[in-house]
Amino acid sequence: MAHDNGAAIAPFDHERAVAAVRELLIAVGEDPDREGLQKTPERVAKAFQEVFSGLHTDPDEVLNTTFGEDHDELVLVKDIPMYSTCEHHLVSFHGVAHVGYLPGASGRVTGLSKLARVVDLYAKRPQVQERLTAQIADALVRKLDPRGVIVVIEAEHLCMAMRGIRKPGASTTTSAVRGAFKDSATSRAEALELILRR
Ligand SMILES: Nc1nc2c(ncn2[C@@H]2O[C@H](COP(=O)(O)OP(=O)(O)OP(=O)(O)O)[C@@H](O)[C@H]2O)c(=O)[nH]1
Ligand SMILES: [Zn+2]
Repeated sequence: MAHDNGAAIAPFDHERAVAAVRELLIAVGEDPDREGLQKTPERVAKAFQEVFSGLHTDPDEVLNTTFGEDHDELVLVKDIPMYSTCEHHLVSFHGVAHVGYLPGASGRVTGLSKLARVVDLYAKRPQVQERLTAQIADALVRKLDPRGVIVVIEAEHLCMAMRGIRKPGASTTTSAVRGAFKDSATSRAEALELILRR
């Protein structure tokens, strides 16, 4: 597995993460040896391992399950709960992802849960919302050879809510469209109408 820039992704280093969290606690003025914090570096390291587990999962394997259903119309999974981590501040941005595609000429479809798995795996990396949205769309294009893909993510960024500009409730919407959804304004408008309809 490699980063987008080609550099190899190193395995998770638990001991290093524990030591780093302990250092960070000292840096903010805390006493990492007081009772309440003794196990915190261990817990945070484990939480980081989980939250960034998508660095170590191959997206192409997630999408290996396909069925020949001969279905060539829209398949759309809406409101997939999504928790990711802003790579600038390492705090959460979270909301919902909507993932739709038009199967290719072969009519092959993938398991519905696999669409949510792809969202999860890219979300569990240090991210920006735009790249997360595009990576999900591009993984589907790569593996399903679909006529079109549309991904919309609506999220709140805690780095904008709990610190900095402090605008809780502000919501960011990003979309990535590929194939027919990019070429045809009508197809795109129809899909967006279904996605955004409450
Ligand atoms: N485009 C984009 N920006 C993001 C995302 N997550 C966080 N940001 C922004 O990244 C920017 C980082 O700006 P900097 O000026 O380098 O950092 P900062 O001083 O902490 O910025 P403030 O958040 O404005 O206090 C901020 O404007 C964040 O709102 C994201 O997913 N997409
Ligand atoms: Zn941020």
